[in-house]
Amino acid sequence: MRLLPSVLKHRLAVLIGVIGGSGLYHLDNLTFIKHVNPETPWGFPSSPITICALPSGTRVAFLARHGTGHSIAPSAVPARANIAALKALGVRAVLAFSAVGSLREDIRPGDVVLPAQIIDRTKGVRPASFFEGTGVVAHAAFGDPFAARLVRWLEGRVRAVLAEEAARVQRETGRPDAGPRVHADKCVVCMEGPQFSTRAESQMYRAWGGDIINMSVLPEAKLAREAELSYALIATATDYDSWRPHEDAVTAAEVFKTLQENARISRHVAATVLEELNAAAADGELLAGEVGAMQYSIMPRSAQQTDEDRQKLAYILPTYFS
Ligand SMILES: CSC[C@H]1O[C@H](OP(=O)(O)O)[C@H](O)[C@@H]1O
Ligand SMILES: Nc1ncnc2[nH]cnc12
Repeated sequence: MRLLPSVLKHRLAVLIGVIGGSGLYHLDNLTFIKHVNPETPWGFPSSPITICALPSGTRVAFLARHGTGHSIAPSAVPARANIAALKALGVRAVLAFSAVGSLREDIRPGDVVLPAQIIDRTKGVRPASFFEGTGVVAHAAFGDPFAARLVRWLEGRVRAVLAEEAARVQRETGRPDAGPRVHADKCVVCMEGPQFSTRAESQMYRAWGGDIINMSVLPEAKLAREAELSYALIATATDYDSWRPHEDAVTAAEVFKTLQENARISRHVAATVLEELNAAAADGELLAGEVGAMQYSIMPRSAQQTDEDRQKLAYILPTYFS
């Protein structure tokens, strides 16, 4: 069933979308409203999207990146359908959660990272643009891949939430350096997977300036930019990847050890920031950086667009194509 974007948007009025990664298949303290599963021009999202209400009644949309039963491998995530479906619901800001490996000693498993940069190590097997397969050519600006204002705003809130969490862990353990910490302005390497990196690759990413590594931020972040959505990644470190010479290289079993606790922290962060984020986002300024981002990215000569192309692209960019 293909629902018209405007129909969905008006019916549901959701400003914030949350994408849950490995270990994060639902959010806490929210009232379930309904599931929606829109068929976009790029197919169906990873899983039906859960529309739920915060205690104030504010609605948010939650989507499990790998499906609710974690059945979709990173290279097969239908990222175009995911981002298009969120946009069609009226979402303007996306908080994307991700389990990542750490490439730095001071980013410990359990820590939260808000990256500012990305190094692309995907292998071209993931459809990475909404314009692919159409006669319209567009070059989105991606020098600053995350929504800078949104990330700054989040950093303050996440630091406050995790300071409380760390204080609690320190009281309980008697260790003054225990508990999760927050790192900002870091660089995430996005690799293809599904296998983890070799030790040589892990060392190389460190030499390149990578701080954390995952398999999911691309093409998600690129597609969010093309759809003019404000996108931020909230990464939680699960392991030290494979660069430490005298330690074992990362295994899935090691990742699973920290995944549940990290997901608990991610849910706590979401429960704490979503209400305030919705209010901040509603006034417009916070998300203004991404609105109109594609205006000068579409090559003017591709004005001779087919009706089919226009209809397809109107799903994500109604301002330019409807
Ligand atoms: C489970 S280890 C590798 C897997 O975990 C991360 O997923 P996500 O970003 O969705 O949390 C990483 O990107 C890999 O896909
Ligand atoms: N070491 C790692 N490499 C890639 N993705 C990851 N997700 C969690 N840990 C990872």
